[in-house]
Amino acid sequence: MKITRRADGRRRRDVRAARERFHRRRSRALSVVAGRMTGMTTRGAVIGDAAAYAQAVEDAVKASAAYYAAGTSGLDDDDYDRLVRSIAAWEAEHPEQTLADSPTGKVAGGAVVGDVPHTTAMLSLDNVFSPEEFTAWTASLSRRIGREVSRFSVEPKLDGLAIAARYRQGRLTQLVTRGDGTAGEDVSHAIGTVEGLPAELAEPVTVEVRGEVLMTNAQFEHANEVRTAHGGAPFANPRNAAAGTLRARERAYTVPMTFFGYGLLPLADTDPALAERLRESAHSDLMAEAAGLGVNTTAATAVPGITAATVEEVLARVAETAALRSTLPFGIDGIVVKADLAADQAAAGSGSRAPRWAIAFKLRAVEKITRLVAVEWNVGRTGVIAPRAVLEPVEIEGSTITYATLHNPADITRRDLRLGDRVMVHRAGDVIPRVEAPVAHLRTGEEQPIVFPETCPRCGSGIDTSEQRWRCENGRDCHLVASLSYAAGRDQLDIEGLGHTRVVQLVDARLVADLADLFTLTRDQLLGLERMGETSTDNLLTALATARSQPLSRVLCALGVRGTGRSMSRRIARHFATMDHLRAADAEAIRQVEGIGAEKAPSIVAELAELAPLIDKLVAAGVNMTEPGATPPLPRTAAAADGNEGDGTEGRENTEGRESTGAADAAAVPGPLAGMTVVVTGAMTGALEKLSRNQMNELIERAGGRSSSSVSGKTSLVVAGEGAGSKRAKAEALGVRLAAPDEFAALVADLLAPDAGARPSA
Ligand SMILES: NC(=O)c1ccc[n+]([C@@H]2O[C@H](COP(=O)([O-])OP(=O)(O)OC[C@H]3O[C@@H](n4cnc5c(N)ncnc54)[C@H](O)[C@@H]3O)[C@@H](O)[C@H]2O)c1
Ligand SMILES: [Zn+2]
Repeated sequence: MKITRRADGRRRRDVRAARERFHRRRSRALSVVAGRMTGMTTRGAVIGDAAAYAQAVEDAVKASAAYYAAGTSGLDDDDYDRLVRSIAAWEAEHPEQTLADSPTGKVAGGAVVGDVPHTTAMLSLDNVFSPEEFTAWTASLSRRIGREVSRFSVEPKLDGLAIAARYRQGRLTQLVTRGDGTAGEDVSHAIGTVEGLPAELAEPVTVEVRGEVLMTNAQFEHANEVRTAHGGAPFANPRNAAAGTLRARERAYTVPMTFFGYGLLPLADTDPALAERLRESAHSDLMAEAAGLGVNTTAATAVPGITAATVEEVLARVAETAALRSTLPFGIDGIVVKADLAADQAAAGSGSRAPRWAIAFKLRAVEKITRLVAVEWNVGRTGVIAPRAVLEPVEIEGSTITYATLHNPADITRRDLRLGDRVMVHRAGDVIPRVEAPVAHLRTGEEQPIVFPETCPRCGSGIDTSEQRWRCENGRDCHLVASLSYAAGRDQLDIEGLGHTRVVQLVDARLVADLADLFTLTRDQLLGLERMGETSTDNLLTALATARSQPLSRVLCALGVRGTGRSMSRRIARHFATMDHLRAADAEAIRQVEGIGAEKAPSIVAELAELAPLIDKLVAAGVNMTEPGATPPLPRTAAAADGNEGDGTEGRENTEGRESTGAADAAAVPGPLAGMTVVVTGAMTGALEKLSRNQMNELIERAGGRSSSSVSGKTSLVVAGEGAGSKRAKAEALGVRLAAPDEFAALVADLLAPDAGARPSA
C-alpha cells in the first residue's frame, strides 16, 4: 500500500515501455491516493480500510519529516496534499480510529519539533483552490465574527519557509523556525546570510518580524553551483534549497537567501505601549511599518501586498498574481488572503493548525516529480547540440509534460542527473518545462549515466565543446554535411571518394552549398583542396560523372524526400519513370504508387515542391532524371478504363501482396522475374558477390520482380546464399522455391552486364 513509487530496477531504453509501466504504477498509487486535480480543486481521496489508513499516516509523517528537514521528500506537494486529504476523509468517517500521529490539524503535519517557545503560536494556513471555495470561506468567516469583513489584505504566498526574527533594541538577536507551531528551532547561525533581514532596524525597537525565507531563482542557481563545486548534491528546487541551507550549521561556504516579512508582533519584553499598538494595528499598516524599519516586504516586488474591500476585488487580485507568477524572480505557490483589521482577526481566532482569519488560495503546482527516461541530443539550425529530457508523462498545470529542457552538458554534470532518476520538473506558465534536479535519495542504484555524444549526432563531425553549449564543428553547415554525405552514399548516388571528411572539406571551403553544386565542381577547385592530388581529383570527377547517370530512383533517394526510403524511392521512380511525370503528379496520382497512403501522398507532393529549385539545378548540371526500363503511367482515366483497381488500398499498403499494380508498372518490366516476389538472404557469391542488399533489390526490380525482406506464402523465390538461416528454413517449410546465388545470377544474366543498371535497358 505504499504511495512511494519504487524503481523497478530495469534499464529504460525503450521510452514507450517505460511509459506503459509508469501508467500501471501510477494507477496503483492512485488506488490509494485517488484524489485528482480537477480544475483548481484537489478533491479528497478514498482510503479503504484501517490498515491503509495507518500506512497513509506513516507515509505522510515520513514525507513531512523529510520535507521540512532536508527538504527532500519523495512526494511532490500535489501527492502529499492528496494523501493528507485522504487521511482527513477517513478520519471524518472514523473519528474513533484517528491515530495520535496523524498529520491532520497539526502545524507541519506534526513532523517537526522545536525547543524555542514562540510567544504567539506560529501557525500554518488552510487552503482553498477555487473562487467558489474562497467565497464560501469568506461567508463562514463572516458568520463566525457576526459581520462582514470590511477589508482584506491580499499578498503573494511566498514559497519558502516561515521564520521568526527577533529584534531587541533594534538588533537582530535570534532566528527561530516555525517548528510545531508552539516551539521552533534556533537557526541564528544563519544571521548575516539572509538578505532583507537587516542586522539593525531603523529604530531601536524590540519586536518579532515574521516572514518567509526563500531563494530567488538566481540565488538557487548560485547555491547549486557552489554546492556542487563542493561535491554536494544539487537541491531539487529553491524551496528545498532554502530549507536545507537555513538549517545547515557548519558549511565551508555560505549562500545567500532572501527574506520577505509578512508579520510584525511584540515580544515578551516589548515596550507595553508599542506592544498594544502592534496588536491593534491592521495587517496592512504593520507591513508598512515593517518596511519603514528596513525589513524587506513584498511591497518592492511586482506583486505587492494590497488591500481589497470585496470578494470580487480579492479574486481579481488572485487572477492578476497568478498571471504574473511565471515572470517573478522567486517562487510563489498561492495568494494569502487575510482579514486586514485586528478586530476581525481577534474575533475569528485560531485553530490548532491555522488561523481562522486567513486563507491560502493555492495555485496549481508547477513542480512534479517524475522519471527521467532518456536524453535526446538535437542539433539545432545553428549547429548547437542541445540535450532534451524524455520524461515519464506528468501533468503540470493541466498540461501533460513529456519533454523538458536540460540546457547543456555542463548542466547535466552539475546536476548529476542519471537515466532512471526521479526528477523534479518545473513548468510555470508558457515557459519551457525544465528539469530541476534528481531526487537523489530516491535512487535505487539502477540509474545509468547519461552518455554524451562524442560526434555530432546529425552529421558525425567533431563537437566543439569549448563553450557550455556544445556545437557541431560544422555549425550551420551541419545539416548540409549530413545530407551530402547521405546523398553520396553507396545506396544513393554511390560517389566513390566522396566520404564524410571530403564533404566536410568541400563545405568548409564553401565550394558546395547544395547537392547540385557537386556536379559543377571543377578540376582546379578540387586540386586547390588539401590532400587532393591529381589522381584523387580525377577519380572524384569520374565518380561524379558516373553519378550523373544514376537512375531516378537513386536521385530521389539522394534528395532525401521525407517519408521515402530506398525501396519507396524505387517504387516511385518505377511508377513515374521520369522526374517530370513525378513532379506533375498530384497527391491522388502519387497514391497510385504501392505503399503510399492518403497521409503520405500530400507530404511527398509538398516536399517535391520545396525541392523544386534544387531539382532544376540538378537537371541543369546534367543529372539523369529517368528510371531505366520504366514507362510513365497511362493517364488516369485510361488506367481506370483498363479495369485497374487503382482506388483499392489493400494491395497497395501491403508490401507482400501486390495483386493489383498499375498497368504501367506491369507492362513496363516484362523481365525474367515478371510477377515474382523475391527475397534475398545470406551472403551473395560469384557474380553477385559485390552487390549490396539494396543493389540486389534493384536488380530484382529491374528484372520485373518485386523485392521483399520477409518470406511468406506469397513469396515466389528465395535467393539463399551462404549462412542463410531462418528465411531459408521458412521457405523450405512453406515450400517456396529456393535458388542459390549462382542459379539466380544465371536467371538475371542479361541484366548483370556491367553498367546495365545505369543505362536504360529498353
Ligand atoms: N512534498 C511533501 O512531502 C510535503 C510534506 C509536507 C508538506 N508539504 C507541503 O507543504 C505545504 C504545507 O506546508 P505548511 O504547513 O508550511 O503550509 P503552507 O506552506 O501551505 O502555508 C503556510 C505557510 O505559508 C507561508 N507564507 C507564505 N507567504 C505568506 C504570507 N504572505 N502570509 C502568511 N504566510 C505565508 C508561511 O511560511 C506559512 O507558514 C503543503 O502545500 C504541502 O504540500 C509537502
Ligand atoms: Zn553536425
